[in-house]
Amino acid sequence: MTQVVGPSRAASVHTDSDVKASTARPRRTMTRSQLAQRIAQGETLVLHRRKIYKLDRWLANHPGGELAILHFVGRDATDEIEAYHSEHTISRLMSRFVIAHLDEADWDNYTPLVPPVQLGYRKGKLDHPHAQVGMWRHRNTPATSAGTSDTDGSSDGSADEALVHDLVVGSAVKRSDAADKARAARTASTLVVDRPNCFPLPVGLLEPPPNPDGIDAEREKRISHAYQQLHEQVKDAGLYTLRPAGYAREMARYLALGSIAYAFWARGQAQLQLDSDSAGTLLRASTASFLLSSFFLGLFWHQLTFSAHDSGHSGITHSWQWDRIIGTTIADFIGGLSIGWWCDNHDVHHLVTNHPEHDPDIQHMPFFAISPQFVLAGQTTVISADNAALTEHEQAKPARPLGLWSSYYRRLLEFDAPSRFFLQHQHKLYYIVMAFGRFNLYANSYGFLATKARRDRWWALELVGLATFWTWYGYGLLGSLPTWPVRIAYLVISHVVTSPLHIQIVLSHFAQSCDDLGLSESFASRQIRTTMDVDCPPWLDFVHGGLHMQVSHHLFPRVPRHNLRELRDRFVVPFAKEWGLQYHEYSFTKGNGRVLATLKKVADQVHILSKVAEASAKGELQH
Ligand code: HEM
Repeated sequence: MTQVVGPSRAASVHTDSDVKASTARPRRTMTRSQLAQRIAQGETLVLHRRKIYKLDRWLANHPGGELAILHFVGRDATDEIEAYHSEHTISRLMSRFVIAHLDEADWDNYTPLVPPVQLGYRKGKLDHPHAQVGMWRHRNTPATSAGTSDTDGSSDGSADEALVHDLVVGSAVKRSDAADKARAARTASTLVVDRPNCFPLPVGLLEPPPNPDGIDAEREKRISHAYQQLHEQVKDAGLYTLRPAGYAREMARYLALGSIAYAFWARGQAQLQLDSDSAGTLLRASTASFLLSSFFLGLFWHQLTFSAHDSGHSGITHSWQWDRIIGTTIADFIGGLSIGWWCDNHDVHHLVTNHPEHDPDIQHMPFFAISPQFVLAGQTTVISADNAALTEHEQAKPARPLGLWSSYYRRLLEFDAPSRFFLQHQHKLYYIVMAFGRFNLYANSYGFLATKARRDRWWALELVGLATFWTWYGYGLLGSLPTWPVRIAYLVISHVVTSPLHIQIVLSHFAQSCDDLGLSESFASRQIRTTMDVDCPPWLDFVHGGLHMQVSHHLFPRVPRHNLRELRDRFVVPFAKEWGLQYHEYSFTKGNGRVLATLKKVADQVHILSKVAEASAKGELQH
C-alpha cells in the first residue's frame, strides 16, 4: 500500500548531493524574492529539493533540449528532474550547477514563479504578443476559474463554450453600439497587459495568477511528496531493471517481420522473369509478392518504432549514449526518421502534457484541434497597458479567430482557410489523415535536422543514417521494382500499414483534458489527468508496444517497457485511488470513440466560429 509522507521525510531522500554541496562550499541561501529578481533579469534558475540550479550555460548542451529546462524556470522541478534523469546524472552532473539553496521558510510554502518562456519570452526577447493568452485572460479576471475537468477527466468545455459565447456576443456588441465601442471592445476579447519587449521583466509579471477552482496548492504538494515516495518504492521493487527476455522476444518478432518482407521481395524478383511471359494478366505474381513485402515492411516499422521510443527515454540500457545509438539505428538507419527530432518534441510533450500552447504532440493545425482554444486564443486583442485606449483602427477590426501561438514551433498555428475546412470535418477525416501520418514524421524530422538541431556528432550520425536509409529503401528497394505504379503502391502500402502507430500515439491524450490548471498542479496530478490507458490482455501488449500503459509511462518514463504492467497494477493504480485522482482506462474501441467525440465537438464549435468570422467580415452582425 502506498504511504503518504510529509515534506520532511520526502526531503531526506537524495540528499547526498546536498551534503556534498554544503561541504564543498559555504551554503548560500536565496529568498524567493531574490530568485524572482534574478529570473526577471534573464537568469535561468530552476529549483530541485531546495537547491537552485543556474543553467544558462548548460541550456545549449542539455540532452533533454532547451525547452525542457525553460518550462521549469522559477518552479520546483523535483518530480520531473527525478523522473527523467539517472541517479548518476542527478548526483554527479547536476550538483555542479547548484549556486544556492532557497530560504527554508520560502521553500516550505513555495509558490511557483511563471517561467518567462510561458509568458512568451525566448532568448531574452518577447516572441509574440499572443503568447499564453489564456494566462493573461486569467490574470485580467482573477475571479474567474480556468476550465475544470469533469469526472471522466475530459475537459468539461465550459470555459471553451464561454469563450465561444464571448466571441459571438463581443463581436455583435462591437458592431451595434458605436457610442460604447471602446468599452465593449475591451470586454470580451481584449487583454490589457504590460509586457516589455525584452528582459529585464517587471518582477510582478512572474507572479502566477490565482489557482483555478479545484486546485488546492497544499494538497498538490502532498501529492508531490507521495509521488516522490512512490518513486523510491518503484526503484526498490527493481522495476528499473531491464528484462532481457522481453527485448529478446521483440528482437525475434522484428527479425521475423523483416525476414518475411525480404523473402517476399526476393520472391517477387524471381517471379519477374516468369511474369514477362504472362503479360496482360490483371495482377502479376511478382506484383502480389512485392505488395505483400511492403505490407510486412510496414508491420516491421510499426513494431520497431516502439523500441525507438524506449531508447529515446534511455529506457533500454539506461545509458543515454547507448540508447541514443540504438534509437538512431532504428529511427534513422532503418526507418528514415530523426531520433533527435523525436526526442526534442517528445521530451516537451512529457513535461507540459496537453497544454494547447506548449505541447507539440497536440498541435496539429490545420488538420486537428482538440480544443476550441486553438482557434480562440488568437482572436483576443492584446494591448499593452501604456496604450490602454484602443485606436479607432483597432476598434473597427472585425473579431476574427486567428489561431494559437505555439511556444514549441514559435509561430502562430493559424486558423486560416485550410484549417477552417479541415477542422470542421476533422472527425470524418481523422483516419484518412492518420493513414499518411508517417509522411508528416519525415517532414518534421528533416525540418528539425535542417533548422533546429545542434550541429554535433549525433547530428552527423543521423545524416549518415538517413543517407543509408534512402540508399537501401529508395534506391535499392523501390528502385528494384519493375514499374512506377508498383513502386508507388509499395511506398504507400508500407507507410499506411504503420498508421495504427499514429492512432495509438494520439489515443492516449486527444480525448483527455487539455485545460491549463496552473503551475501549482503537481506533476503526478497533471499526468494522470491528461493521459489515458488502453485496456488489453497481456498477450496483446506487443501490439501496443507499451504505449497502452501510458499513465505509468508518463509518471515513470525511464522504466523499461516490459515492467510497465507490474508498475501499473502494483503502484500506479493504487496511488491514483488513494489520492482520489481519476484513472482513465478504456478499451481501444471506446478510446477511439472518445477521440472522435472530442474532434466532433470541436468541429461543431469551429463551424459556429467560422460563421461568426464570415459574418463579421461581411459586416452582417447585428445586436
Ligand atoms: C542541472 C541541470 C540538468 C542537467 C545537468 C541535466 C542533464 C541531463 C542528462 C545528462 C540527460 C540524459 C539522460 C540522463 O543521462 O539522465 C538529460 C535528459 C533529460 N532532461 Fe535534463 N538535466 C538538467 C535539468 C533538467 C531539467 C530542469 C529538466 C526539466 C524538468 C530536464 C529534463 C530532461 C528531460 C525531459 C530529459 C530527457 C529524458 C527522457 O526523455 O527520458 N533536465 N538531462
